[in-house]
Amino acid sequence: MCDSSDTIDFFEGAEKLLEIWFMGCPDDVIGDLRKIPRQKLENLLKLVHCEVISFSSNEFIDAYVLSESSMFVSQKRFILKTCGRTTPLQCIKLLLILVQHYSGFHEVEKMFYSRKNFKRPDFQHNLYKDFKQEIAFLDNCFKNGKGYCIENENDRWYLYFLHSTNISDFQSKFDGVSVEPDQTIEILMSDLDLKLMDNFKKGRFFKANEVTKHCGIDKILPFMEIDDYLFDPCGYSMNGIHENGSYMTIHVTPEPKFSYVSFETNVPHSSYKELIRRVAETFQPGKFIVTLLANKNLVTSETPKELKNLSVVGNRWRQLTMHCQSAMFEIQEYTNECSTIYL
Ligand SMILES: C[S@@+](CC[C@H](N)C(=O)[O-])C[C@H]1O[C@@H](n2cnc3c(N)ncnc32)[C@H](O)[C@@H]1O
Repeated sequence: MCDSSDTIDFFEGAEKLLEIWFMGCPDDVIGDLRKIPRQKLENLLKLVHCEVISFSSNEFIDAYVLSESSMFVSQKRFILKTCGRTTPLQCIKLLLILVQHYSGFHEVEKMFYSRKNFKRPDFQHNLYKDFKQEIAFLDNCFKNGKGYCIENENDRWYLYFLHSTNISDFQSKFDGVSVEPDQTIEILMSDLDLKLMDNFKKGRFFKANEVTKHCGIDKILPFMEIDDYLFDPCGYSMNGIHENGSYMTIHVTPEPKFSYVSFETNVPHSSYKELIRRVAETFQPGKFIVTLLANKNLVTSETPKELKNLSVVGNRWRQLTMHCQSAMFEIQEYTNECSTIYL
């Protein structure tokens, strides 16, 4: 796909991100999503139109690099992040059946589905051409979910979320926020530096770990155990996992006409500005969106203020922000503090 000379040669880098937390297992059972057999997960991914290409794991988390981005399975949390023309919502019903059958959990505690606006919605399968349809689909699976859209100039970020749903009857029980700290930061970058993107095409390097080192990806969160993959003829994906159960993931679509890079981690930070600076310096985006989704136990209450004032981070950052249009959104304590309620 690296030759992007006509419209058929297009790849939608922007991912659809599905995250579901489960709970509610009997006292004599230890609930664990990793009890779902690998073959069942692979069957599930067929519904999404992607497959596993690499795997890493530790005591706390199983990390899969997929043909289209990543999947993470830990004890209570399932994350599926897929790009291209994938269809992640199509796997929800089977996922809930597998969870009920194998894991010991019987309730959905939290669920989030989000994505950026697509460059080419017309290339997506019908359900994903318009977020209203995704909302309608999710409303059919869960009760008391809500869709949101946050807009900034030409960029839009869509989010759907709910709390605490019983799997068997899809009855929702709104029970406030989780006590476990939980935060996910995503940095979604486009219009990337062309020279830098050349590193993510086979030719200059042939091994993913050479790209990881050369571009300084291993320095972004240096304690992560990295599983990286270089696509042929171009494209790069990596998952990083740490013994404390945290993860990071980066995906690169280097084609000049539709370059896109995404970064995501759930590593708690007392300040995110240094991390955002490192990511922006590594990938030199012309434009990016930062989203931080955190419950009320977020390690720092300063973060939203920090995100609004990124230009104070330092010289290099000032230089970057001059060329970047950054849109930062905060949704704290699972309240409805988004700027636009979609429906
Ligand atoms: C690495 S994947 C991940 C995309 C990701 N969501 C992102 O942030 O860009 C996409 C990149 O790999 C390339 N690629 C090559 N072979 C591919 C394959 N079999 N499936 C998906 N992408 C492939 C695409 O052209 C694109 O540049």
